Amino acid sequence: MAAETFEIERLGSQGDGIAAHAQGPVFIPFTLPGEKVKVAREKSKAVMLSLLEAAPERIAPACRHFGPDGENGTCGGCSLQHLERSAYDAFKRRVVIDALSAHGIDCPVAPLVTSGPGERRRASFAGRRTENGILLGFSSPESHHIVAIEECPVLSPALLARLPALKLLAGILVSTSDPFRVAVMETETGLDISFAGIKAPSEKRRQAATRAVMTVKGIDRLAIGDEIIVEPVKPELNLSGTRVFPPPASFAQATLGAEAAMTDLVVRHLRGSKRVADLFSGFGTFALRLAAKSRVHAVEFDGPALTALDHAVRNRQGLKQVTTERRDLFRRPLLPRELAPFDGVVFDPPRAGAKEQAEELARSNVARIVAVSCNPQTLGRDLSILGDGGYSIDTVVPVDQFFWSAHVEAVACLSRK
Ligand SMILES: C[S@@+](CC[C@H](N)C(=O)[O-])C[C@H]1O[C@@H](n2cnc3c(N)ncnc32)[C@H](O)[C@@H]1O
Repeated sequence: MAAETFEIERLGSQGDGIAAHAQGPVFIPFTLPGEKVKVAREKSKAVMLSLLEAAPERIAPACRHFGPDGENGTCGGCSLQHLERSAYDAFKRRVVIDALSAHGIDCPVAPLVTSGPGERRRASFAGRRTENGILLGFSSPESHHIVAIEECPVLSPALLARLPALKLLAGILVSTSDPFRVAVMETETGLDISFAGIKAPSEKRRQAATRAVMTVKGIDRLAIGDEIIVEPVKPELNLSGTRVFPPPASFAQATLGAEAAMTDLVVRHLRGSKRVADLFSGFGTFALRLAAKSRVHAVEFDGPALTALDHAVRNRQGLKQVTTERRDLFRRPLLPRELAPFDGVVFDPPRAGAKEQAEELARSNVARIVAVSCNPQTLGRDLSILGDGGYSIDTVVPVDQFFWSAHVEAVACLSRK
């Protein structure tokens, strides 16, 4: 592959620099608009070999694993550590604006709700047993290579401090060289750890892992999939005064700051609603806050998450009625006649968005809707469906909770015209 020189024109939505080429745009990770770079290219993808001219917005990365010269390989966790803060914040907001405008939506987009280093309370690591022991870290972009992590400035101090303990537990539980994953969440009480993709361990390995958990401070629970191996403390989250005991490997918003900002937007927009449907509710991040003032019906596919929500409601005084329903909202969205009793709806689907549910909401009479999204592209599609059904967008707020990645979330508040 011959080296070629390119000038970067703009940043793409995945955070790669984009350069023009006769055969179509070329995507060059870790580059910035205005920079001249020497690259090795294969079709539309290229790897930077050297930086010939740097942009004024370029800064030194915070982490030794970042970028093409990263220690142990290129870590796939971060893509934008080399961009100074104000340009970084503007980029994230722009991703949301561009995704909406690709669907013909031109509406007010608020400033980015920002996050920063050390705030991530939840992470999913990649791992593998090798001849030299356990590799634990993040995968390289578009590759199976695992970059062993010695540091990670985005993780919360509690998560970071337990990396050696995670390696120790992996060393005990993992007996093959197959890749595995380990999801970790920092709760109010300690870490909740859940391995996935590993062979069922022998009794001896389970007992050794149990002993290890009991001797390391700060670990609440160890699970493999949804099977609890040991749980010295029931992991607990505090949702504005309501205690929730999440099941293993639960979804929770990745930073507390983003959770507070999103919750505040949802509660404020739906204030005054008598009955609210919380669709894709998980264990009740929004439902439990909304229930301070409104009756709430929480709908979700994950049964254990709904059980946790139910328990939380039963152990808390002073909430309005909360009902739950286990349902696949892709296959069986709530229909207009089922939506009729609600004057407010919040929906917070996975990355695929909620096309089927948006189509039914578009035919409903629900007065106010909040769409929470982790994918601006599918959000654009869902908002355009709601717009065609007669909803107007009051505001869209972009939210950054995956700091230094290209990932951005958004909360859109809508009202029936
Ligand atoms: C982005 S999370 C949001 C959870 C919750 N709103 C929160 O903030 O904690 C998406 C939720 O959708 C649920 N989900 C995924 N597919 C679903 C489906 N087909 N039907 C209903 N819920 C689904 C997941 O289990 C998960 O709880």
